[in-house]
Amino acid sequence: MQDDQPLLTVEGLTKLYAPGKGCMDVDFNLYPGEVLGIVGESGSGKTTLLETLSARLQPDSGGIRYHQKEGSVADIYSMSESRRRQLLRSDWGVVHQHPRDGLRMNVSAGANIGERLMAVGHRHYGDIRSVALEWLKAVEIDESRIDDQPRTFSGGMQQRLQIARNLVTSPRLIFMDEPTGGLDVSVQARLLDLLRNLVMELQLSVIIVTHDLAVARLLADRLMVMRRGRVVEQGLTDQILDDPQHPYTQLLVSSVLTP
Ligand SMILES: Nc1ncnc2c1ncn2[C@@H]1O[C@H](COP(=O)(O)OP(=O)(O)OP(=O)(O)O)[C@@H](O)[C@H]1O
Repeated sequence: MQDDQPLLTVEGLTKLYAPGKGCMDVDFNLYPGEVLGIVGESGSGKTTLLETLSARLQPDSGGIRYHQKEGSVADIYSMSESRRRQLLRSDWGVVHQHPRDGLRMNVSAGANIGERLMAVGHRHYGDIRSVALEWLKAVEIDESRIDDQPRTFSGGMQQRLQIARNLVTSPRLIFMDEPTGGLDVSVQARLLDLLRNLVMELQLSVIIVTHDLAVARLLADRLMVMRRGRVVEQGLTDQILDDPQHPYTQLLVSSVLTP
């Protein structure tokens, strides 16, 4: 695939629960290797947009075209339900804010990683275990924890395991909803560092929802600012944060800078 072609093309995407509640008329392109941050206050529609983008919530109108691995472009909501599920299991990944939504807490860490490999056809137990061990190492979890259940892990470890589970199938596109939310500041910093390195190393395309502008600054190439379901401003991260144009973005940025 050529890097000058968008991985995702989003046009007029709308999903509303009530007027102003949800997301409306969202348009953007996401290019290979690009990290797009979605920011905005609580209730502005960030999660609704992310769920609609990642084929988990049917839009009211609009479309999402995805440039598939094999080269063709497909409309996400015109494809079969099983094809969408297959995408979510292999070529896409979803990192939830709460690890319990993205992990199986009562099966081992190794099985959490191995399960996704098996879903894409891997069968050999020894191979699956050795790949799981590699991924535990990659996300800085001691290999001796492979047979332990994630419910015995700290919040930061659970989040790193969730990332490993997603990345093991070499996805091209990852959706993240407040991946560092609810973690202590030092744990957040470590996780952000790991995420940043993995994103660069694996050339991942990422759409990340966050209300934390410091997280957005660190990870995102581009930002989309949402308010009451609409995108009020989008552009390069530095441009948006250093020279916000829309009064709402100005307020959002100044509220972080002013103690
Ligand atoms: N299943 C639902 N049914 C009805 N209304 C909903 C539903 N999910 C979300 N909403 C409403 O849609 C609006 C947008 O919610 P959403 O969760 O997308 O916002 P958000 O920006 O992600 O907020 P937060 O940062 O607090 O998670 C809110 O007013 C919310 O109450």
